[in-house]
Amino acid sequence: MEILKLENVTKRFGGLVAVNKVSFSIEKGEAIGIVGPNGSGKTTLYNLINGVYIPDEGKIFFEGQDITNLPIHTRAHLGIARTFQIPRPFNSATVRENVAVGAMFGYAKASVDEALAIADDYLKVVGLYDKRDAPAGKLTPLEKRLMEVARALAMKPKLLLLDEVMAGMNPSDIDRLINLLKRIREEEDISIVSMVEHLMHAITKFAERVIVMHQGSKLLEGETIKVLNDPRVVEVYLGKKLES
Ligand SMILES: Nc1ncnc2c1ncn2[C@@H]1O[C@H](COP(=O)(O)OP(=O)(O)OP(=O)(O)O)[C@@H](O)[C@H]1O
Repeated sequence: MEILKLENVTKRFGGLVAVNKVSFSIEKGEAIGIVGPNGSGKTTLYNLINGVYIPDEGKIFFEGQDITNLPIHTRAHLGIARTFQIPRPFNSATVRENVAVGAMFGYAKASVDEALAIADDYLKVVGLYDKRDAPAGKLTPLEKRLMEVARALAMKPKLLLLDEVMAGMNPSDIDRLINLLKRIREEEDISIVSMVEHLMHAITKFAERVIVMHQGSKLLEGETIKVLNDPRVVEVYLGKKLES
């Protein structure tokens, strides 16, 4: 079943076309990687999907419903959650409270007590349960990233958009996070899209399919290994033509 569909979506900033006639679909339960160099339009694409921006042209469908013009909170209630590249937690609130906020405002729409219980569940999942009563501001950058993942999962999303969540992590933390995401995806049948700039080894482990962005357009999409070995993709990343 198709969970998300973009049809010829375009977003301009003045004269700059940040996202140019992009179309793709994501199936329920799929693990997708969105890759592309800096400035290729990945963040803008996320902002279009979760409602930060409304496209200038094109349409976006979620579970068959036209969500093109819906505000962020309505999309969150429908089941779209995202993390941010630079997490901005409520630093003086506890880790547990930060995650509970996700449960209260997401698809789950839980009461305070339910939200705190959901927060505990996901803090266990990401390995932060022991720190649940600490102020979020005291967490390390990596822990803040994991807390973001827990907060997004507490929203009980159907579609989770991860923004550079693995950047700066060491290989064993990346492996741990990927295994965690795989497990959650299978257990809860959610679609996960992960945006990655340079961590190709991480994307090959995580994604079944990748979408490659280049200068605002979709350059290519398909099976991960095949696409990442495509000469056009190598060229985009290396910024030069391959020797033939
Ligand atoms: N709010 C904005 N106003 C003006 N230009 C913008 C805005 N947001 C993005 N852009 C421009 O749109 C283009 C695409 O940017 P975007 O951030 O989507 O790319 P990206 O692939 O996510 O890159 P990065 O990984 O550096 O965030 C860039 O040229 C960027 O400068």
